[in-house]
Amino acid sequence: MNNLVKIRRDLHQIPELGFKEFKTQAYLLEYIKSLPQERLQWEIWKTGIFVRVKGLKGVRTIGYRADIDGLPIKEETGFPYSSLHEGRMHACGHDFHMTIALGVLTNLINDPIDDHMLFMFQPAEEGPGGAEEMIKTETFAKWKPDMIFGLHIAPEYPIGTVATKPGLLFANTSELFIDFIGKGGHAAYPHLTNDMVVASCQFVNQLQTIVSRNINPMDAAVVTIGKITGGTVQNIIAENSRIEGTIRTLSEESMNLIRDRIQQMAKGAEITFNCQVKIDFGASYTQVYNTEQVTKDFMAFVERHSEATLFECKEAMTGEDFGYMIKDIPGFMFWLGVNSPYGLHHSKMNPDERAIEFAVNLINDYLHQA
Ligand SMILES: CC(=O)N[C@@H](CCC[C@H](N)C(=O)O)C(=O)O
Repeated sequence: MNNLVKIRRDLHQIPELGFKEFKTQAYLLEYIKSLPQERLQWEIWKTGIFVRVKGLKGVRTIGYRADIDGLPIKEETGFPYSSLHEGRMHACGHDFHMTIALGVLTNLINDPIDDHMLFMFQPAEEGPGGAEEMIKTETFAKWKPDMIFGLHIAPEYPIGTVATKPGLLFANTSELFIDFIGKGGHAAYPHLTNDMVVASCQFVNQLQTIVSRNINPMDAAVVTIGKITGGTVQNIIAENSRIEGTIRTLSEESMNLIRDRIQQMAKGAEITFNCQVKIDFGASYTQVYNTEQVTKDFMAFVERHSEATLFECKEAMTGEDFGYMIKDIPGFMFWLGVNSPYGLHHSKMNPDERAIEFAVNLINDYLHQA
């Protein structure tokens, strides 16, 4: 097993939720401190880390972002290096993202480029979001990159595939939490209660009409409810229920339209079920919009690369707070093929570890020719 695979497996065993990545941060720091320090400067930010590698000339600074948090999923891969944290899993590949960043960082120390590099090990990508805050820090301002890039693993593509496009790559997102507060009571006396299980079930169904009936069919949007909770026991009518989900759109206008419709529907549900409905839109991320020229240059590089296969993909409804990093600074994100039969956010996701070495070499070549 090579060292990067060992690192990936170590990180895979300690997934932590957003802004709770204490062991992950400690692991990354220990590795960073073990490297020759002459070219290195690093500063911690919350549970994340900034690492600067001084270049030979240092005219420009190139930023590279790796997200570091895991998901609240119980791992079911059965691997000997499965998560040691019950109910937590690196099911979105952030263990790969971190390992690849460490691999590139290590190579740059041994074989520096002219430009400075700023590595950002960013917490809380899955929620509530770390990127927007991280780029408002003094450290970021001090070491500000002239361009930033990052990758996300893609289970659906074979090893060696790099998929991206100029312009819109990932959607706008908004979390969605809705609480229903009614009047509980005995299961045999429904007429004396306001049943919040019925109210929330009807609401979940009603939400499905937003995309099918309110959004222009030529546009695209998603409203997903991923969790529903309510009630206490089978023979008590529920006084409270809660639905949790996410909204995805390709434009701010559609996002505003969906939020407005949800608020209107909530007013309707309050009248229909004689209850209170409280909406919290949680954290929202701006879209990932790849800067035209740097993305085209990167795509041309990939096309020339003997080991890589370029695929110009369509935009996806996934979200990424990386979008904030390239809102005002040129940059891009790309998908890295990892060939897993199970997709992102699945308890059996099993990315092929050969993608780590491929990505490190690819990025290394890109940086040396950029
Ligand atoms: C790449 C990826 O899977 N990102 C997440 C980002 C989630 C943001 C937020 N918690 C939300 O659900 O809106 C995704 O689910 O796309």
